[in-house]
Amino acid sequence: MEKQPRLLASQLLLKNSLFEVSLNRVLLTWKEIATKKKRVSGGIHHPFKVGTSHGVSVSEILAVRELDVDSETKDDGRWQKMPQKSTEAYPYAFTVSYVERAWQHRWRCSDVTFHCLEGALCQQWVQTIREQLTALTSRPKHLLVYINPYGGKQQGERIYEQKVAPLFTLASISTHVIVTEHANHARDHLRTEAELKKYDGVVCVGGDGMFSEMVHGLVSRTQRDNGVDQNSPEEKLVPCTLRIGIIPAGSTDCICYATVGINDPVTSALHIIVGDAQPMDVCSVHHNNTFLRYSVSLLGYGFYGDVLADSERKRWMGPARYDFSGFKTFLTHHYYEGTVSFLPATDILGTPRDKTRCRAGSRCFICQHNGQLYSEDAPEICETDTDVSDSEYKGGWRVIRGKFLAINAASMSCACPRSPKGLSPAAHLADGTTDLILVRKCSRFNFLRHLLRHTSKYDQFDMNFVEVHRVRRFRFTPRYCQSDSELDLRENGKRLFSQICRDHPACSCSPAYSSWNCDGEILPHAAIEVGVHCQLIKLFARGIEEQPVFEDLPNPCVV
Ligand SMILES: Nc1ncnc2c1ncn2[C@@H]1O[C@H](COP(=O)(O)OP(=O)(O)OP(=O)(O)O)[C@@H](O)[C@H]1O
Ligand SMILES: CCCCCCCCCCCCC/C=C/[C@@H](O)[C@H](CO)NC(=O)CCCCC
Ligand SMILES: [Ca+2]
Repeated sequence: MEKQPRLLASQLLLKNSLFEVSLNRVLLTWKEIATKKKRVSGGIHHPFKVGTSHGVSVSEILAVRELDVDSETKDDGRWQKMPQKSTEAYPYAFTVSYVERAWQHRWRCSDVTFHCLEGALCQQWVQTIREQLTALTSRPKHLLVYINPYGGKQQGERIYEQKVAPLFTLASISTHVIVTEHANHARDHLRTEAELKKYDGVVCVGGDGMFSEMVHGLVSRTQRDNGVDQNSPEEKLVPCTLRIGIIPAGSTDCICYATVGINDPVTSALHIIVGDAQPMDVCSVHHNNTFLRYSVSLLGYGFYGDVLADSERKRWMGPARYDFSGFKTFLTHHYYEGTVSFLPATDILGTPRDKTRCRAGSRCFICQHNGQLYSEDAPEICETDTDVSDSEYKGGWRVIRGKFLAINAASMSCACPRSPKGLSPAAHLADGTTDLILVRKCSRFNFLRHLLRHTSKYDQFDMNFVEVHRVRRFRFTPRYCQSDSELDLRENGKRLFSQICRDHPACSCSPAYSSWNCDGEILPHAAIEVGVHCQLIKLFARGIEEQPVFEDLPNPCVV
């Protein structure tokens, strides 16, 4: 690495030991200097250096402040602790707060306090570090925050006030906080009212549902401002400029987990403060040339649709509703007939069966390479025939007809605490593709094996009833057409056993339709068309960091 010129270097006191402290444009380092004499061979004594050198990247310094040393030792006139001899001699001090890496991708705020001999030197350190922080233009200064008080275990407000707001204050970030009063409050405020020019980013405190509100609000606003019609499935959408931060306080927190590596409010707040940026793909979902919704994580028909439909009626159970409904849905073992057509992403790097993972986001080589391809050459949309055999190619599209227990499209890994590797472990956050996973009708036992593999090291795709394709677009048509009256029944929440059972009155077979689970929301139609929009939004995150780099080392990193 190119050697950076030093901005400051001084001998300062830290915990009663003398340190050589140095600052350049990228690093703050400190190394202990021993004052004792050491006997070496030949009877000569000379000072020696002890300890290792510690370093913190300037980009991960959160704040610096001057300390009032006197007030540290006194409280209401009563002495709290006796000042050490050495700190008496160094009466001025400043504290640097920085990011410390803890276990399993967690970040924490750590402090180091340096004592100085002279006030002028102390001020020079504080001022120089502040200048370095001000030069970091990617850091947000003003944020618009939406809190869902009812997400997850209903702890959103407490989490924000106790864990996040103090960190934003420390980093001199000003906030405008809105506690939502109803579902879609945040979405509608963002889409129509919010004065977005005043902010450097928007933050949601809640789960995947709240994040989805932010995406819908911001993406719709951006398209409207740029005169883009969301109802046209072929329209190229305009990327959003404001970044979105997620303070996890939901039931699944899949987006946060898959972009940061953990669902931890303090870690997410620190990623926002340091101004991280992670681009992300967004899928648009249409029915008959009408826009339905956007999706960033899972579009699931069959198993995950049925789990969601059942769990929505059990919101009162909190996050446990998914376990209850998951078990119940597994026992019902319904399959659904239909045709899946998709446009394979043939020109890209990477496959859904890769052993490599999307790591440290914007620096992920696959996302960079495929993102570049996408912006140069948006693929053409070709029409397919409807009369097709079980699997065939039509104008670049592949068509597969069958009976499916689950049809899942994962635009990112969908890693979450329930499944730390996710639905599609090798999926990329920002490569312009989604992984289409088709789970055909099989025995309950085999389906259980497939599900359990999401929680173990074994490959969930290595089973003869499962196939996975990396695609740019796809369509699904259920075998039987949905009439308007059937749609009305669905909307009334009634279970629909339609034509398929009327055709076979003696059987107790599957209902004709499942529902699409679109990032945790039920879609009103089974027949949908989906297209991936590469890197349409940006998050305050950096993707999952490779673990061994920091976690084998003490913190701050030893240089
Ligand atoms: N004030 C509110 N009252 C009722 N519902 C709200 C309110 N604010 C937001 N919502 C809705 O609550 C739903 C669930 O919220 P959220 O995503 O925060 O938690 P969750 O569903 O528990 O978590 P996850 O989505 O991670 O499973 C969202 O779809 C959102 O639209
Ligand atoms: C019998 C043992 C089975 C064990 C199987 C574990 C498999 C877990 C895979 C989890 C995949 C989560 C995908 C994320 C989807 C989110 O967009 C959505 C909104 O939060 N969550 C759900 O729909 C909630 C979906 C919850 C499903 C359980
Ligand atoms: Ca993707």
